Amino acid sequence: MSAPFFEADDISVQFGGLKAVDGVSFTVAKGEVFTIIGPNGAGKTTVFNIVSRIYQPTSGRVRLEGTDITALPPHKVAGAGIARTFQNIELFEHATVLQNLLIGAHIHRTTHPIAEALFLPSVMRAEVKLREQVEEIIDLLDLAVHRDSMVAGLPYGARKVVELGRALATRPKLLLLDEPSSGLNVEETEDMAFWIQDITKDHGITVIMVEHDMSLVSRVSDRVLAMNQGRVLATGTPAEVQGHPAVIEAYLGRPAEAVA
Ligand SMILES: Nc1ncnc2c1ncn2[C@@H]1O[C@H](COP(=O)(O)OP(=O)(O)OP(=O)(O)O)[C@@H](O)[C@H]1O
Repeated sequence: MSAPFFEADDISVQFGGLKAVDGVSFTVAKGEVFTIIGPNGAGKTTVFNIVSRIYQPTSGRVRLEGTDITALPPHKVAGAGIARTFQNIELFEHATVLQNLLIGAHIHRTTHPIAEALFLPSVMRAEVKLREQVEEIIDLLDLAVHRDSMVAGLPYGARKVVELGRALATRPKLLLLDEPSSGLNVEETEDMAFWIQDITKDHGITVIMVEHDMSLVSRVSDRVLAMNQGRVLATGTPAEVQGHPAVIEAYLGRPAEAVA
């Protein structure tokens, strides 16, 4: 049997006396949108930070395409094919949209530094290719109107799309989206839902996301994992998880029967 595309195997994280994540296991198939939900403090961000290698688990393993990445240092994450966006957008504010995307794309630069200093034809060809890839992302995300604008002057919704574009420019296999709809209006959230589906279905990128907006979760997720107090409550389709008694109880603070 082949290894799952992504696997978290019995991961735990302890902060002092607090078990923020307690024996969480899940697998994600290639091309899936896999969403982690749960009330505040459930441990979602901590799991996310383990997957993106910001935190080291106290115990357990994480694997990408069968390779153990538990000890992968953060600076090697992009090279391994993992990209992420942040709840609080992180971009180069005083650079243009195009420059931000090109910075993302440059992690795959293969030319030698001496060739770059001399700007040899091989460097020119590599730059043209990167520029073409970035222009494709600008088209995909409707960013042409902002191409030469400074990020600092853009409205919040546009900056959120630029951050998605910069993550895509690194050509990830696995894209981690931290609350992609937070701060977006209804129309921008609709666009985000469309792009998440497009990225996975047409471009074959696997997505793991943390999200609170349940209508977006239901619309784009293939599977959902619900957490509370550091543990897995349920995993399944969006409808299965939303209807699960333990999930209803975790959100409402009382048993599901008492809600009717
Ligand atoms: N760096 C840290 N040091 C100490 N405690 C932490 C740290 N990060 C998270 N925690 C604690 O771990 C628990 C889980 O937090 P986490 O941020 O993962 O939850 P969450 O489900 O993402 O919540 P939210 O929806 O509010 O972002 C919380 O009790 C939190 O206070």
